[in-house]
Amino acid sequence: MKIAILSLGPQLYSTQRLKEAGEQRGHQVDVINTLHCYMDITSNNPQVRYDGEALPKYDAVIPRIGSEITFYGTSVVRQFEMMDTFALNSSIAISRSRDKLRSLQLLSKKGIGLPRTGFACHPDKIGDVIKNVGGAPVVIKLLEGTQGIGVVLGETQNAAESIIEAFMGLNANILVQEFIKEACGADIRCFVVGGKVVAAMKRQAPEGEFRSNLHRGGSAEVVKLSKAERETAIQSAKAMGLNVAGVDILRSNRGPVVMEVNSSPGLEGIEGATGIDVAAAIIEFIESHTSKQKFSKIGCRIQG
Ligand SMILES: Nc1ncnc2c1ncn2[C@@H]1O[C@H](COP(=O)(O)OP(=O)(O)OP(=O)(O)O)[C@@H](O)[C@H]1O
Ligand SMILES: [Mg+2]
Ligand SMILES: [Mg+2]
Repeated sequence: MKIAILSLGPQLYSTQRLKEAGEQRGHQVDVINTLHCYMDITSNNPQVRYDGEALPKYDAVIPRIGSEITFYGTSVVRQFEMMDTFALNSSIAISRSRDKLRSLQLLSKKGIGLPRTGFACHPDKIGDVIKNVGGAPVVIKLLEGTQGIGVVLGETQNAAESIIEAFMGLNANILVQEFIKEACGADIRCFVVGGKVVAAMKRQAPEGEFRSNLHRGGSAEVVKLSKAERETAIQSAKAMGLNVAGVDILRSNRGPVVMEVNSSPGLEGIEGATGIDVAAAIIEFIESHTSKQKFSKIGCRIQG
């Protein structure tokens, strides 16, 4: 198979591991800089161009799209989709998962456990939004933050109101969320590939911090998931339409609640903590998916 990894750096851990795992399994794997791709949008012959030439036809593309390039990155993935290349995560699923509010709305419809969450655009509504999620302390989040940046704890009613007012004054979209205190600064990252949880880790925030992100100094260890947690992770990835997802769960008094579903989850933390070859699991999924696709095409031809 010919596989392309869309990434901003061939030296990044996740990119390297996916390339290695693909090559070990006998595939040709090219790392393509997403921002160097440009598009030829033509009737019947859509192409992705790179350094003055059209890229060859790939069987599959692995999008590693950072939140700083969501718009351009998903446009490039969409162009590959137009060329009938299998995108490991589709452009629409990536866009969907990038927006925390949109994700939570979709998950709520599927009955998946969530921290109670509110969203408003007018300062008039702040009081009721805070009350509705259970009162202070509340977590206030930028809709498109990542690595814990833009996630703030409003410890008292007054502090929460001032923080929300400040964000609103800057025209930033934020959501207000019930603070799951009993999670004690820990969250569970479930790595889902093709409808299965292939690895899971618990991340613990350092002393005095409630955000467990590894980028914020959190530490990771292997964790055994309950049946409910496993099921929640699988259903969340499915609701978002993601084949590969990093589902972040908090252990609340009422069971697992999902904070967010990441569409380009990093491999370094999870492989380091669990020793599981997550990259190989991803390549295996691509193999099984593309062979099924080929099989169904042949089937159609025979029937036709
Ligand atoms: N409602 C909540 N209750 C308790 N802790 C929370 C809550 N929301 C977030 N946290 C903590 O803050 C961290 C960062 O929040 P979140 O994952 O929503 O932000 P992020 O910036 O999108 O991070 P990521 O890099 O995982 O995309 C979480 O990992 C968790 O430890
Ligand atoms: Mg996130
Ligand atoms: Mg997170």
